[in-house]
Amino acid sequence: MTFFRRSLQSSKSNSTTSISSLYATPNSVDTLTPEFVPEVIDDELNSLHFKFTNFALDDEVVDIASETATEASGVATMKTSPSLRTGSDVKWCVLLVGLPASGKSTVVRQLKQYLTTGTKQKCRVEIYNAGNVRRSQHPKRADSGFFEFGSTSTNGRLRETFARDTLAMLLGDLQNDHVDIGILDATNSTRERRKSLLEQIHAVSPSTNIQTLILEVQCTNKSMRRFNIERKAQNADYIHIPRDVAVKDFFNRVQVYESHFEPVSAQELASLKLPYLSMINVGEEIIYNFENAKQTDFSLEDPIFLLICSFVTEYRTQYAPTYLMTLKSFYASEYAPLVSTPLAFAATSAETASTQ
Ligand SMILES: Nc1ncnc2c1ncn2[C@@H]1O[C@H](COP(=O)(O)OP(=O)(O)OP(=O)(O)O)[C@@H](O)[C@H]1O
Ligand SMILES: O=P(O)(O)OC[C@H]1O[C@](O)(CO)[C@@H](O)[C@@H]1O
Repeated sequence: MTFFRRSLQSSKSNSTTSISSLYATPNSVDTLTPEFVPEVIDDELNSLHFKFTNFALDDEVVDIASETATEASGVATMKTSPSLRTGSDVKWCVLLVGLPASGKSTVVRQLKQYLTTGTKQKCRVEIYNAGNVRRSQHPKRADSGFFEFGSTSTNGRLRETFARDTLAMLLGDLQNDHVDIGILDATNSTRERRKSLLEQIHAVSPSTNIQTLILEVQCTNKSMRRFNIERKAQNADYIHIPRDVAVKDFFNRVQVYESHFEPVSAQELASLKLPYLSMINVGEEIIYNFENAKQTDFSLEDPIFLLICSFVTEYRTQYAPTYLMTLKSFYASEYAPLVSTPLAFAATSAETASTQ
């Protein structure tokens, strides 16, 4: 197989997204989208990688020793067709993949808006969030201890059920023509989970023409992840829990997920026959693999598919600057290291919540 990589300059370790360069020139697409020189590389994902390297995070701010950052490695750009979907009976299922606090829910809320406003006939997009289903079906407060993995663990099995129930709602809405694009918002961290979700989709596919795509949202930048976790510690799982306790607990949750997370591989994509898109650090890097879509009736020219691709490629210029400004202001004023004394999670019953 031939692998391609496009890069602007040699990749640095960790993220290179610069807050100041971005917000100093928020409208200057030219300075943010330089020419790339293609080069052939070996890559496990068999993907076209595009890396945008002209922004660098000024400082790495980390106060949890166990935090790790992965080496940045990717590349990319794609052009969309101007034509938009009109009246086709194809439905879409977008399966998210990504660790907790990587930004999945935020990104797909923006994707929903992008798709809704970007289609002439206002295609109907809905997000189905497994965390919300969990909170409604299992109203006990879920501290990090809840997030076990494996078929022998009660909570692990429960989470599989919540994910299946969430997908069932999505598929029901596609089948009943209530929506055109359903997005499954869950971490979908293991190969077994992804395989089982696809089987569930295939079970309804004979009656409904459903195209499925994996969209991964990654956050490998420590400062971004620290900020995201601070925000997650204010969500419905942590009502009335002190900030330090909540942040530490969410870190623990992330670590549990990290230790069980099975990255999407080229082999897996070949076996699932699914197209794959991954956005890393709010668009600093994009990885994609559309190889396997060719073996199916999937059309790479499909206007919805092209819109999703253009959303991902435009993300760093259209959406990232606002986020990076918020990040900068967080570290300038709000950020405080966690207290070092261990604090127990107050396990009280949680309020049922319907939002993240
Ligand atoms: N791209 C982004 N733009 C703006 N804010 C973001 C972005 N990514 C993350 N955040 C911030 O980080 C917080 C956590 O992100 P988000 O809830 O989207 O993560 P998640 O991957 O869906 O987490 P989980 O799997 O735990 O539900 C958000 O509430 C938001 O404040
Ligand atoms: O079952 P999965 O794929 O881990 O995803 C659902 C879980 O992801 C989370 O959003 C992780 O933070 C939880 O709220 C939710 O229960």
